[in-house]
Amino acid sequence: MASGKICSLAARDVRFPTSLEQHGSDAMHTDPDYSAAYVIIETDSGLKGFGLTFTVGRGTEIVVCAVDALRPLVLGKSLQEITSDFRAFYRQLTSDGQMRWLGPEKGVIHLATAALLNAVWDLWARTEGKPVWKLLVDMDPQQLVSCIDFRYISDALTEEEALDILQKSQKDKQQRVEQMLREGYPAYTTSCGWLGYTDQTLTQLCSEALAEGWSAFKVKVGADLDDDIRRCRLIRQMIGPEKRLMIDANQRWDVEQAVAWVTRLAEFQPLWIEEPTSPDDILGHAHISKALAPLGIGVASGEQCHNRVMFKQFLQASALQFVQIDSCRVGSINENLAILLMAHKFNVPVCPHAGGVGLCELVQHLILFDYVCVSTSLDKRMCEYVDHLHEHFKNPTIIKNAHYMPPMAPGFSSEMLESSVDKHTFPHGEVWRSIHQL
Ligand SMILES: C[C@H](O)[C@@H](O)CC(=O)C(=O)O
Ligand SMILES: [Mg+2]
Repeated sequence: MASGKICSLAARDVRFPTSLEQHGSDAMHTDPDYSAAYVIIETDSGLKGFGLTFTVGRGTEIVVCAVDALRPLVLGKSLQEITSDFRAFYRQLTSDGQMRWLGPEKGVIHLATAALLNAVWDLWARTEGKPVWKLLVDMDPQQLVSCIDFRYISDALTEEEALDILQKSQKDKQQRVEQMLREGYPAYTTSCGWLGYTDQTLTQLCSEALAEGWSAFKVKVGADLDDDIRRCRLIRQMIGPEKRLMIDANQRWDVEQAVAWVTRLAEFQPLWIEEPTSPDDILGHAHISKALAPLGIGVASGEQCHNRVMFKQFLQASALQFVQIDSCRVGSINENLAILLMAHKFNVPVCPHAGGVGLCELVQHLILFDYVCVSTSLDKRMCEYVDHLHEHFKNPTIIKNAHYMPPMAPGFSSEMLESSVDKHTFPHGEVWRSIHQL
């Protein structure tokens, strides 16, 4: 691994005006402009790594500042130095004696950590000439475990247990790799169900998705019960009784309100209710889970779950029936490895959050690894897919027959087209200049 020292780090504020057409809208985020704090690192031997974290518009400039604040912890380090003790590097970033006061491991500073570490993983995979999922699949269990910080989770998952899970899942690994290369990883779509879409748009997109072979659909709920009943009825009638329907409230309700509201939607047989209440309310989620279990409805969450410590408690409290990892919210692959392993130990399926900008591109690597090397199961498992903004990536996701096909290009699929970055840089890129003149 001869890649030189990391000698430059640039962070860009890249925003897409998705709110203009209500793409991505939900009960709490009514006008999201899908955005990214986009990070480019470069070594003195000319190699580059690209990483990002996802935001929904205003405030992305704060994440960019936070990336800048982490800069001294990264510059001058070689990839070899980082990856030979990745746990230590993760700790340096997340436990800096002064900066940890801004988190620790939560909020803006953790989003910045995610973007930065995603760039490091991209650089590593490029250096090895492999897509990230294959880099992970080829790593031996000991090396994988050495990337994880077990601080604060060892009461739920010890290093030895993690090693044991990974060692057991080595069996038939190659068969699962071949299966994924042939069939891909199952996906569901949220593209039809944004809250701001009219019934006509919902119907049209849903019938197109059915024609493309989608068999699982997520729809946004939570703002108005009558609207939810009408929209869920519409979509259930279109997809029929067998296909999966999921509903997502994006944290709109109080705990008892969530139970009452979802009970009213139970006739549409949702597989899960996602983010029914505050993402920090572990006991609230446990209460909702218990109340909805007799209706056959699970609770899903994770896209705004701060870190592995929160996931640990959700799992310990039986507060989630579906774990939704996010590639850009927590501390990149290092922390997501811990979450995947804990989910496996607690026997809870992982169904990643994706969509946004770049989230599908990145998280596909993690869920492929999860199948091949951790869960070894596809039961009750699928990865979210949203059909927006892929054209801005150098290696966009490939979906075939509602499955993610494994990416083959070296890296994390995180590199954006330079022209897209330039045009969408906020506030001076061409796209924003023309919007502000309107
Ligand atoms: C603001 C985002 O679009 C959010 O609604 C995404 C989400 O909750 C999901 O995809 O799930
Ligand atoms: Mg969601």
